[in-house]
Amino acid sequence: MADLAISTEKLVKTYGRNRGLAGLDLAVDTGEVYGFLGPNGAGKSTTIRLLLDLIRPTSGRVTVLGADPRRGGVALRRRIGYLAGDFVVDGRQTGQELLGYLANLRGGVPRRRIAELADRLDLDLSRKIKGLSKGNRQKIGVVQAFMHSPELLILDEPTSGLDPFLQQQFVAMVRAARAAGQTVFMSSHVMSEVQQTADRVGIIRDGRLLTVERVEELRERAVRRVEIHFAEPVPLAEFSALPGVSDATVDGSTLRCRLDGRADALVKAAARHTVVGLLSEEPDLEELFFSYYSTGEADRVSA
Ligand SMILES: Nc1ncnc2c1ncn2[C@@H]1O[C@H](COP(=O)(O)OP(=O)(O)OP(=O)(O)O)[C@@H](O)[C@H]1O
Repeated sequence: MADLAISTEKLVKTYGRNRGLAGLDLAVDTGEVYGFLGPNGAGKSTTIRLLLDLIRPTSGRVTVLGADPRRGGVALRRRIGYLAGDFVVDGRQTGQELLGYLANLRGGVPRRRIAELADRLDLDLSRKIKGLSKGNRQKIGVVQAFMHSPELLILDEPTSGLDPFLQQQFVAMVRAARAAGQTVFMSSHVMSEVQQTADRVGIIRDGRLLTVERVEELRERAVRRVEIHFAEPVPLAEFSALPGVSDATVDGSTLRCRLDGRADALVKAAARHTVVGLLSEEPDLEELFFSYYSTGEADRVSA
């Protein structure tokens, strides 16, 4: 279907007696950023390798950009930007040489575009790759995935090895790709990495998709700590019983509480007084998924 960038049906991959995927049904919409989350060994890399035809399924169907990856060849590959979890390259080349070579394979990329991306990530392209740190090699991997502005970006743990500043640059690049109408499929084992960019997240465990959620809805459901500073002391009773509010305390003119779900009732109650300042933590969605993750750990330990 044209509105799906990626779809898999009953996808199974076994490695001898090991099960990589146990019947995966995936549907990634064109133009969305999809976070593919799961603990180590869940099957994320196996899925990504199947999407790129780097390995072949035991059974089931894969469709990427409307084509079967087995038959799509170079034409399909050019429409995709791929960053492998273990991005390995010939270290004798400089970054510029490698990226120039890969750009040709993809039908040409303006030099300016490569330079812009390298600048953004603070990457020196004149150095030989073998002399670069792990983080700098990862940057080359990020540049080669993004440089030809592909319709679809498939990124396996893209920010592993990048420092916080570069992670923010990466977040901005993903947002720009989305704004340009590109689709991004990105694996990770940490929620905080994808919650800043993803429209939806799919959780995989033991080779199966457990759930798919909209990040916006997760955010609404998540618990966060809120602190409101008023011009005058406020009565606790006006806040403590509001929907979603718990653990409310008033200390002089400061209200502190936990907020579960929508902020609407709290904001409307606060607006009856003069609000001087308001602090609300970005909810950490990791907590919401901890149950899925921890069950996975328990299964493996008892297996
Ligand atoms: N080449 C292989 N031979 C045998 N088993 C494999 C092979 N590759 C993966 N597996 C098994 O398949 C399962 C899924 O592995 P996969 O690498 O896809 O997980 P992952 O979610 O990417 O994990 P990680 O976050 O650790 O990279 C694991 O149980 C793994 O041991």
